[in-house]
Amino acid sequence: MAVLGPPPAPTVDPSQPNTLRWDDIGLVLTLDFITEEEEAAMIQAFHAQDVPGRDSKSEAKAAKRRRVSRHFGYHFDYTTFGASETHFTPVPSYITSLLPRLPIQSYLPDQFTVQYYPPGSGIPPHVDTHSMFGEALYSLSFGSAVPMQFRMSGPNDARKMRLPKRSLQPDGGAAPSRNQPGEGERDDDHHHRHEGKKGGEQQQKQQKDKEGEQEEEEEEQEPPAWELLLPARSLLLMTGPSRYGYTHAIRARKTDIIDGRTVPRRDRYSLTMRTVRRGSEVGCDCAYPGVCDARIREEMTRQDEARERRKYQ
Ligand SMILES: O=C(O)CCC(=O)C(=O)O
Ligand SMILES: [Fe+2]
Repeated sequence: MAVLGPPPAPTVDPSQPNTLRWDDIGLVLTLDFITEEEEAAMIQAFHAQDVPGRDSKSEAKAAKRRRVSRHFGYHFDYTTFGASETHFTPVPSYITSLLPRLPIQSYLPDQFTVQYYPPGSGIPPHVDTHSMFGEALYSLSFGSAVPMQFRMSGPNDARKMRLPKRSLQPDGGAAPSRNQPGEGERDDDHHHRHEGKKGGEQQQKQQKDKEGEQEEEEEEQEPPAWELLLPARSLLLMTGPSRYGYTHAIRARKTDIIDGRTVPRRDRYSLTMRTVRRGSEVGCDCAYPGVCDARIREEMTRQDEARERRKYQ
């Protein structure tokens, strides 16, 4: 595990004291982006949507201290990535009313996920898919504050994103195939690339054993992670390096150290907002090919083609 360093100092324009900027990595945190009333309404709306059948399921999930996600707007069926079907769920007004306030107005999000994090839960380090969503990624925190970990991606992240994964192909794909870019490893949500879990974990371990010393060398090269406290009602905007080159994560912990004090985790919610890329917009030419799903897909295609050519030689 990489060492945890202090967060870099933000720039604050005195005329906008609620806006903390890390311009070199394209990160912006806006404090008090929503009011306490809006926050209360969003929490209420989240729970008002609990329908009996689903309720017991989410309760069971919560009992396991798992995140619960709800999608609004356009979302994909990532199980058939590439020929994915787009679904639309009407977007509630407590979400659409926020759009005119977003710092970037030239394009607006059309894909929204409300997530509930029971105390102690988190989200593994990941880079949100590059090719399927526009540059700006937003996360509005509500309910309570939580520290988010950021780390410049390194060779380990690139390797993990190329690990063979159990196939989700319609034919049943008996042979393990690589994870399709953009296909997450979470059951409830498929927008991310995570460090190995489930089927991947075992393969990851085997590969680790195989790689032995090389692995240790890479671990040592890992850039330091740092934590940024996301206060309730704050809006995080990731663009540029923080969006394309960094992993972000929330450690699963019962308590956090905030300003030197041990603070128990409480219910936390987030609203992530993304813009779905369509048609010719799908793709990416970022400066971080190691963790870019578009580049990984190209690599896979090239490898397949080379394999095909060898077959007929
Ligand atoms: O909960 C958050 O603030 C972030 C969630 C996240 O990173 C994601 O869903 O991709
Ligand atoms: Fe994310």
